[in-house]
Amino acid sequence: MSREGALSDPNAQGGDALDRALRPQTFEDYVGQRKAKANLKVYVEAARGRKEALDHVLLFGPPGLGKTTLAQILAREMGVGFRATSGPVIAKAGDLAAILTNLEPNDVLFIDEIHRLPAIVEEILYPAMEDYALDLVIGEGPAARSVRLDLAPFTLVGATTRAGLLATPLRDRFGIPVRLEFYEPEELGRIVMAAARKLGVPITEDGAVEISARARGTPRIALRLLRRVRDFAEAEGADINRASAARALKRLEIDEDGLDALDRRYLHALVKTYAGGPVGADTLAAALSEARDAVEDVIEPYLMQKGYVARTPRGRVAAPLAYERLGLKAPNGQQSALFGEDED
Ligand SMILES: Nc1ncnc2c1ncn2[C@@H]1O[C@H](COP(=O)(O)OP(=O)(O)OP(=O)(O)O)[C@@H](O)[C@H]1O
Ligand SMILES: [Mg+2]
Repeated sequence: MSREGALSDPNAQGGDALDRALRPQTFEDYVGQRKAKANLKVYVEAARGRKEALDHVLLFGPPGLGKTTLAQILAREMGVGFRATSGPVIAKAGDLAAILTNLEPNDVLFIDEIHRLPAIVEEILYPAMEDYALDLVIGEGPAARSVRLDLAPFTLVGATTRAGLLATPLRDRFGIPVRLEFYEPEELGRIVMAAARKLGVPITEDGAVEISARARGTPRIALRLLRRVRDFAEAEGADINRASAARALKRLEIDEDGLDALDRRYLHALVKTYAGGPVGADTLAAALSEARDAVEDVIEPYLMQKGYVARTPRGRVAAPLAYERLGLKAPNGQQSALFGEDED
């Protein structure tokens, strides 16, 4: 497609050709996220019936849960064009204006990492989302005047790993906020089986179960593990079954709960170095030599979901499970009291 131009490839970050080939194309093939999917189906049907653009959709949740995939599916199910870009790529208001004026009626414009849009660009979005209009300033100084340009109706699909980072006026302009949840092992099992079938990889059902149980509730991780396990199985001249998968996962240092070496380093730092907390995210990130964003977006959501760690107003606190995982005894009383506090 020649009109891609300045637009970034939505698959560029964290994906590869294989991921693209495995990407589900329809609601039908998109496993799990039942609640979100059921609602979106209704909204898509209704918008199609009225021949209108679907209301703006905000997809939020940890990396690899299927936000980009779902955005593409929405366009396909609407039967409209799909344009993709991402927050950090759009530097100037003019960049976004150029994209918006090139949309066909009812197209989906996907903005990944929308929390990283520069503020001046974000302001262009407000009238665009609300009134399908662009307010442009032409000229400079006293001669400057503003003109209003009409846009074709469109659907903005924004994706972010953290909705909390969005400015309230932006967040409020999305009529359809959708939180993606971690997947059940059974759902990941179906994703792994489907991918193995597409790849022509021989796998048994319990081999898929073994992989999905350790995939941190995340399709992208499940698919990555499938590829690594396949490598080991091929090297052994074996199919992927429960035993060969378990051996491979052991070599990848992924434990029964799906925690990898980085997760264990995190727990170790929290429990040992900082005595179970509370400790701030910046401090922990520095101790791990990781970016704070990576700690908050990639490591913590799953550890919190599984009950290893809690976020409190004063910082991260290790839950008894974290001690257990490290083979330590939780200090009595104090820990569980702290653990009860609010998450942010
Ligand atoms: N519900 C699903 N059913 C089947 N496969 C899925 C599903 N969700 C995601 N996948 C697969 O998982 C991979 C990651 O999905 P995707 O790129 O959409 O995640 P993402 O939420 O956009 O991640 P990021 O936040 O890093 O951009 C893709 O290869 C996709 O094929
Ligand atoms: Mg994505």
